Amino acid sequence: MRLVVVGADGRMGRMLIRAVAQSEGCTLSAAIEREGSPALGQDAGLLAGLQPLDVPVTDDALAAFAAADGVLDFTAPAATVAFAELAAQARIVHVVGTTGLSEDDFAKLKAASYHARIVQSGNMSLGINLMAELVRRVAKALGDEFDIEISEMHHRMKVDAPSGTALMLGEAAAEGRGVDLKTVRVSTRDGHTGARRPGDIGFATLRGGSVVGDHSVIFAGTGESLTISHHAADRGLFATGAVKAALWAHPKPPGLYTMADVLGL
Ligand SMILES: NC(=O)C1=CN([C@@H]2O[C@H](COP(=O)(O)OP(=O)(O)OC[C@H]3O[C@@H](n4cnc5c(N)ncnc54)[C@H](OP(=O)(O)O)[C@@H]3O)[C@@H](O)[C@H]2O)C=CC1
Ligand SMILES: O=C(O)C1=N[C@H](C(=O)O)C[C@H](O)C1
Repeated sequence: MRLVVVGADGRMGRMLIRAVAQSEGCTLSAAIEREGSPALGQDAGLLAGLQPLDVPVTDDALAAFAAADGVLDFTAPAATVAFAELAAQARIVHVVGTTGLSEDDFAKLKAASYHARIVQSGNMSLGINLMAELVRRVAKALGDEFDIEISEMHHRMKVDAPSGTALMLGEAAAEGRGVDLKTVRVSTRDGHTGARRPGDIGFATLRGGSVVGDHSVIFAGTGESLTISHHAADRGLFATGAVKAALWAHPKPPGLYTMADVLGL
């Protein structure tokens, strides 16, 4: 499978180049960065700390997509929406790891998925996708007398909050309870907030250092609490998951898929 990595010079972009180069069944056909990026012209392998791959970084996404079977995209929301339109035109696989997507962005991905095979997930790891399943089941079993709070910590450079993973876990909890997350989501608390509203799902965001990604879902009852946690030690695991998603989606019909589909959960 010929794969394009967009956002090639990013933290995840460099991991994705390594994952593609080290995975069987795929090759790196292009590496894309935005116009004016200092990475343009550099060899993608060297950029990722590998031997040269003879793939210079370019800003010509249209030509790259036309000559590829799939694209791995961990960039930014506006870029991802534009790449989804190009992936639809080229009828290829689009693996979307980008977080911070708005409802409008999701609607555009849905539209693109009539022609592209899109796999979108706020987290490409096996552990988090399993955790989401557990959270859904625990939320259903425990009911409203247990308050649900979700905490996450990431590195100091992260630009969106709550994390895509925290929102995914929140969606799973809300689904388990049979409610719409939008109606119970509390993402900020400051000052005299009053008592906690029964049924709310709260989010707490921490940022600092080089933390790759820590998530906990706390079910706090009276006299007891249950916490489900995940710790990501290396962002290479997200890249490996993205390559797995691309290979899985290659023979599938156009559609919008999740990592749970890929993992058969
Ligand atoms: N789903 C998952 O499992 C995971 C998701 N993520 C998500 O992936 C995204 C990227 O994270 P991270 O790698 O840390 O961020 P970085 O900022 O390090 O990387 C993003 C890269 O995308 C580039 N980019 C932005 N817009 C364009 C464009 N229009 N064309 C080409 N390149 C573009 C950026 O270039 P420039 O710097 O010039 O803007 C940058 O090189 C985030 O949304 C993050 O939350 C991260 C890890 C795991
Ligand atoms: O920006 C990151 O780094 C990460 N982003 C994803 C998120 O928003 O959940 C996944 C992972 O936790 C790392």
